[in-house]
Amino acid sequence: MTTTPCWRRFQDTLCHCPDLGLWLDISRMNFPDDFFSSQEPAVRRALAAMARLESGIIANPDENRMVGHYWLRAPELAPSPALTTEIKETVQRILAFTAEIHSGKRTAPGGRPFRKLLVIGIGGSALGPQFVADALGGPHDLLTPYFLDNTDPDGMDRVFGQMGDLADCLAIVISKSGSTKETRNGMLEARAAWQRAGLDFSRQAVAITGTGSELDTLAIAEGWLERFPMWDWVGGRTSVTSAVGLLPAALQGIDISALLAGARTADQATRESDIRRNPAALMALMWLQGSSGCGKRDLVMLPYKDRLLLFSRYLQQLIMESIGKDRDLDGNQVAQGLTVYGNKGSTDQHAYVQQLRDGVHNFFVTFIEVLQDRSGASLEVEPGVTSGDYLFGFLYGTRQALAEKGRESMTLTVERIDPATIGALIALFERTVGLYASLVNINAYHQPGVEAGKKAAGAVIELQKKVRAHLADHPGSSDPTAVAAALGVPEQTELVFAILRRLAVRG
Ligand SMILES: O=P(O)(O)OC[C@H]1O[C@H](O)[C@H](O)[C@@H](O)[C@@H]1O
Repeated sequence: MTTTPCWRRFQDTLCHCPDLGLWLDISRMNFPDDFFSSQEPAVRRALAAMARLESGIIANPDENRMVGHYWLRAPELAPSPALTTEIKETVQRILAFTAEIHSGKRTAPGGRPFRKLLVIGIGGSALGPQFVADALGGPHDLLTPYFLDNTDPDGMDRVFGQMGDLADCLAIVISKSGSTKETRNGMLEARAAWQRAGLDFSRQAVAITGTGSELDTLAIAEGWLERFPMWDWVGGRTSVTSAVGLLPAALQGIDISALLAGARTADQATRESDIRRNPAALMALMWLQGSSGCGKRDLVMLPYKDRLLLFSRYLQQLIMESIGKDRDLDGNQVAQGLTVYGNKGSTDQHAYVQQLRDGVHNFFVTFIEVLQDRSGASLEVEPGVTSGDYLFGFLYGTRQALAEKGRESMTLTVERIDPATIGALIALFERTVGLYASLVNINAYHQPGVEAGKKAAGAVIELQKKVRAHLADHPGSSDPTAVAAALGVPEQTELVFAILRRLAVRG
């Protein structure tokens, strides 16, 4: 297999989707000549499983749930008229609410128009909105977005510091479950910040959450401005085309109808039964090839576009939370996964690309090329050469340099970054994850490992409460062995040490 493929191989394998303005070049992946024919039955099964999922079967068996994110941009495909109506009505409500905010029909208390947006959420309730905001935002944003996506007090203080005046800020608290502690803490900290400023948080707050959740109950009790639904058949990591992503984007001034249309077109393109014309099926096959179907090699995302910086972060959750599973659908222990990392080119060229070319060969790359450099004319940094030409040169140069050393890569090319393209990229990778999960026979739609960490964290907080109570009764006790013994948890001595050390530093 040659690593610098000829024009013929490029032409034979190139997937062009004119409706999306998207090309997928897989010619630099080292799949053998009979790869497609040997994998065809498996891909057919994966496409059939996807069609069943889209028809509304219980596609997430562990949680006994349907998986319906594709209906969000094609409501007519939802399995019941009631769902179709609910999806459509939610988009209409988002557009109507946004219009009222933008027009000043709804103002902050005191009649000031809203100018800022604080999104409080984590995981799937933050990564999608952050990616969309960064990819499509700019100086003309109608509301400037800020995010609280952690329970780090200093991180929150920094955001409040950047925001300044809260009187013109609309807060959106997003949590599907409505009980995620980091988000609850962010909301409580925001409410306290509002209070310090003499403002009433509930007059400026909106909730996006499941009906009847803790957050929903609170928003009703306090009379928040609005509540938008988060349905159990939409997973957090595939929720960006639900109210989770649409409301913040619309408020920022992003054309969410175009974003939904892009996703819808990509969904149509990735239902294609001819594998060679289906970019999601091809990418799933390349993940199989690149990682040997068991996460043997990592997926390095290299978008040559600053606006796509957060794409790899977004994909980390989408792919790793979906694919990283202990067991397959038959209950066999498989320890599956596909590690994703990357930032942007050519910046990464000056960081870790050295290792990619010369070091351990444990990855394959997805380059993303954006044909349009910027909206206006470009300066010539050298006669006849622009900064964008250099970006293009570095992409193709790096790809060539990697290929010369036998490093595999794919290249996704899109015409421009706009709402439709971002919607299309989101949908393309969602479908790729679903198809790949079928190919390796795992449930892509649950996350049992995350729950384990949350439970363990709860136990840490409980132990800290006991240590503090013990210290209140026994001031001056600082020996972790003695404290752990007194609390009857000698096996937790190391954790008691960590708690004592932290309390000591905090004074
Ligand atoms: O939206 P929430 O219910 O607050 O959940 C936020 C996040 O929580 C967990 O970490 C899950 O593993 C994620 O998939 C989810 O996106």
